[in-house]
Amino acid sequence: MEKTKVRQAVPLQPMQVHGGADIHLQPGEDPTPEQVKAPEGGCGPVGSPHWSRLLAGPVAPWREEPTLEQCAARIPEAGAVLDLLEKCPEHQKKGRFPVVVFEGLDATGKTTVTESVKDTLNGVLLRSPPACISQWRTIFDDEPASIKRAFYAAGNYILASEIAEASTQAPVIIDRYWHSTAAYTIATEINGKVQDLPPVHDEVYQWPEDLLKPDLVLLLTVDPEERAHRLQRRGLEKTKEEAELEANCLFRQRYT
Ligand SMILES: Nc1ncnc2c1ncn2[C@@H]1O[C@H](COP(=O)(O)OP(=O)(O)OP(=O)(O)O)[C@@H](O)[C@H]1O
Ligand SMILES: Nc1ccn([C@@H]2O[C@H](COP(=O)(O)O)[C@@H](O)[C@H]2O)c(=O)n1
Repeated sequence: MEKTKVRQAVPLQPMQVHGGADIHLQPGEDPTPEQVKAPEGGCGPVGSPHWSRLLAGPVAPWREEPTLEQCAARIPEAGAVLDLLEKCPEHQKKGRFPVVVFEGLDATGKTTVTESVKDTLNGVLLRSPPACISQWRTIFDDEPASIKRAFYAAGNYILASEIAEASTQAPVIIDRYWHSTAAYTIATEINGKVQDLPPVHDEVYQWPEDLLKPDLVLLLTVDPEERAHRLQRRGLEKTKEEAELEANCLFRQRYT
């Protein structure tokens, strides 16, 4: 068996999954720093999102991309996700049992490790996106980035209500959570160099205040060559992100 490295992950929140102030720009025109800055009361590019705000706007407001709500007429599953989200109580509270998240790139061993830890601890294993919406992933994966990210972000909030309930009964082990959504969003949405990432203390890296927090987050990493072999052995079609990762080593630096 290959060695899988584990290190504690830094909590993250996505760059701009929620909406900002209305900004009207000509095609191709870039927003000024003032336009991008969070307005009073939050809701800017790096504001602290409540889920309704989080899902109310596009990744980059100046691009005028549709939201989950706006695309519900075209994609009935978007309406179904929002209905499920509506039913989840706000500000979920954790039970008395620990909640442990495993994060990592594809094929780093999350499924293998989480199943083993669940068995060892007699725990409950949950995944993001949760089972109740995961059958719709292929639909949203083919949509523009803002809709895709809104789907995964909503999934995390629906998952939070499952975690709240399960953690009253047993330890909860989770395969991906907010960190994945945030990291993939940052990695794919921020263009430019690694040194252009928001600075280390930026609000963008804070956990969303209204999302249930896990007790521990562990990031699994494996040697890139070994990971490539595992992906090859698995023989599944590469995800868009994996293709980008292969083509651009900056992507991996941004993700991790
Ligand atoms: N420690 C290990 N040594 C060797 N092979 C491993 C190890 N852990 C997992 N694998 C193998 O690597 C492949 C990927 O593992 P796994 O499905 O657990 O990863 P994952 O992180 O859940 O992937 P994904 O996110 O893409 O679903 C599987 O074929 C698995 O058998
Ligand atoms: N919380 C999450 C979970 C997943 N994603 C997206 O799914 C892809 C990975 O899914 P696996 O089934 O292979 O684990 C990942 O590339 C993300 O696009 C997410 O954004 N947020």
